Order: sequence, then C-alpha cells, then structure tokens
Amino acid sequence: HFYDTHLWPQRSSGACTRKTSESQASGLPEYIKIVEVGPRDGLQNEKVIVPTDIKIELINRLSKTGLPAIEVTSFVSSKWVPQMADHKEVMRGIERHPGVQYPVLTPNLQGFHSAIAAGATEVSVFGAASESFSKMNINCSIEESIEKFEEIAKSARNMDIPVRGYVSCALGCPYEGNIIPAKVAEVSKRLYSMGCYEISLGDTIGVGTPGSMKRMLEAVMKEIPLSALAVHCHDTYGQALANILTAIQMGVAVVDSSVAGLGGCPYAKGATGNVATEDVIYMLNGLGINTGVDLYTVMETGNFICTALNKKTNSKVAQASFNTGTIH
Ligand SMILES: CC(C)(COP(=O)([O-])OP(=O)([O-])OC[C@H]1O[C@@H](n2cnc3c(N)ncnc32)[C@H](O)[C@@H]1OP(=O)([O-])[O-])[C@@H](O)C(=O)NCCC(=O)NCCSC(=O)C[C@@](C)(O)CC(=O)[O-]
Repeated sequence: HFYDTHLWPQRSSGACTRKTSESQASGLPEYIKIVEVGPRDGLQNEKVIVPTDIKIELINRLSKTGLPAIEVTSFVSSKWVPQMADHKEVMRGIERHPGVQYPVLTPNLQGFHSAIAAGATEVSVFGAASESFSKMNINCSIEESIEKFEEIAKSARNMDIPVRGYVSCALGCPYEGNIIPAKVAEVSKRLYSMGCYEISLGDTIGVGTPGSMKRMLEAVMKEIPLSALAVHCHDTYGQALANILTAIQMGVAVVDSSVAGLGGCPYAKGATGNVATEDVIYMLNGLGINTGVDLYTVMETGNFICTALNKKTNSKVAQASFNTGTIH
C-alpha cells in the first residue's frame, strides 16, 4: 500500500494555479497559513518510537515544501510521552530554513528552559477548555495551567520568544463530552491576554461539526481578534474539512494540519489523526486560496513518513492520486 511517487505525473496546472481571484470574489481569506503539526502531534501518537534520524529527515523534507511553520517536538516528560523523549536531539538536528517557524510544545518552565537550551526560537503552551482533560493531559487544573503558562509567557517576553497558545477540547472532551463555547472563549482570552500571539482552537477528538464550530468561533471572536485565531481539527468523525471550511468562511486564516493525516493525543483515546495537510492544501487550491505550499512535495513527504512507519496514509488526496495516477 505504499506509493511509488514515480507513478504520479509531475505537478499539473489546474487548481494549483488558480490564485487569489476566486477567493477575493467569495470573501474568503486570500492567503491561509498552514501550521504543520505532523512531526509533533503525528509522531507523539505512534505506538512505535520513531527513530530520531527519521524525525529529522521528515522535518527537513517538510521545510522544502513551502510550509511556513512546522511544529518540531514537545519538551514534555518522557515518562508521559516517550515518543517525544528525543526532543533535544531533534531540535538540534534539523536544518532550519529562513522564513520557516519551528515551534515546540512546552507545558511548564522546565520544558521552556530545555527548549531554549536546545535552540528553540518559538514555543507553544497547551491548555484546555475542559478541567478533566487538563488534569489527564498535563496533570493540573485549568487555573494551575494558566499560572504555569504565565511564567513561560513572562520568560519568553524577556527573551523575545513568541508564544502560541492551544485550547484543547474546543468542540468536545473525551471525558466531559460537550464543552460550552463560553468556556473556550474564557480560556482563549486568558492565553491571549498573557501574550500568546495566536490561539489554536483544538477539536482534540474530532467531534465538532460546522454547526458547533460556528457557535464556538462566534463566542471566541467576541474576545479575540480574528487575525489571532487558528483552528486545529482532528478528523475522527470525518468532519475536519467541513469544519475548516466553516472557520475560513468566518475569516480564520491559520489552519493546523498534519502530513499524511498522522496524529492524535495519547490522553484522548480513540482520537484519530489530524486533518491531512495534503487534503487541506487540495481544498484551498480549489478555492483559489494561496498557501505557498507545494502539494506534490507534501505528498512525497507523506509517502516518506508512511513508508518509514509502515502504515497507509490517511490523506484522501494522496490515496486518490495514487489510485488514479493523477493530481488534479
Ligand atoms: C506537564 C507534565 C510534565 C506534568 O507532569 P507532572 O508529573 O505533574 O510534573 P512534575 O512537575 O510533578 O514533575 C514530575 C517529573 O516530571 C519531570 N518534568 C516536569 N516537567 C517536565 C518537562 N517539561 N519536561 C521533562 N520532564 C519534566 C520532572 O523533572 C519530574 O521528574 P522526576 O523527578 O520524577 O524524574 C506531564 O503531565 C507531561 O509531560 N504531559 C505531557 C502531555 C502531552 O504532551 N500531551 C500531548 C500534547 S497535547 C495535545 O496533543 C493536544 C494538542 C496540542 O495537539 C491540541 C489538540 O489537539 O487539542
């Protein structure tokens, strides 16, 4: 089930070349920034520990696709997430391309200091809109997590390190079920107020629908400027692209995704992969929205990591391109 990319034709014209005129006409953003989370969110959930050199090669390949941001690893406890135990080696080992951001996850000051010592120049804190999830994921309440994140934000500010903020369970929690939009808005506001430049709203278990995405975003947009919002959709219920389309129709212009649709959170059982980067780019190309990312190179990179992991891609676009021998 692996893809011999030689079977694919070279990149075709069509959707990729229809640039901004359609998106301008439809009121959609002209440019969407894709934040690639595969090396972190994808590989943290693999049962096997992926060798460090494969992780580095994955990130180096992703750096050549035009992606503007690639989440590298997490500086978390190796007892909690053994898959990310080689964070220092990965951070030190990658080639950094000018203009590409390489954020890493940091749950507390200890993680922040290790990340900076390993050469990180951007970090992400990761909170939740659910008390139970916060406890299960980072072993503290939402309030305690905010205190830890404030310490990170303060140190980061002194060092000119940008901080991104995640809010998990924005559309539902594996332990509490429904999460009210007001809670998502409240946690988002606290992260934004402490200096996070962007808030990524995570549908951690992929239960959201365009309806719940719209209601949640309406609440969050009352507190935070649209330009500071991102969506992070898992595809567990097959709703990710529809949810992303809803978000971009509402003006959100930053989308997290994962090459080959790798991903999931070890503390959210049953949550399958993130939406595939290939599928997001294909949809955005079709809408005439510029991403600056080359679909073909991302598909080749997806093929590389799936071959290394001995698994089938979750990207529908990569599957279809293989089956039909065409990229539309
Ligand atoms: C946050 C902790 C560390 C608290 O864990 P804790 O056990 O409460 O920490 P502690 O402060 O009590 O320290 C206990 C031990 O952990 C060590 N420790 C303490 N901090 C660190 C650190 N930063 N890096 C490395 N080690 C650390 C510390 O040194 C000590 O070591 P010991 O003395 O026992 O040998 C733990 O709960 C943890 O590592 N959790 C990992 C959670 C995680 O990575 N989850 C997946 C990412 S979140 C996600 O996927 C969702 C997202 C972002 O994608 C968005 C979405 O989809 O919604």
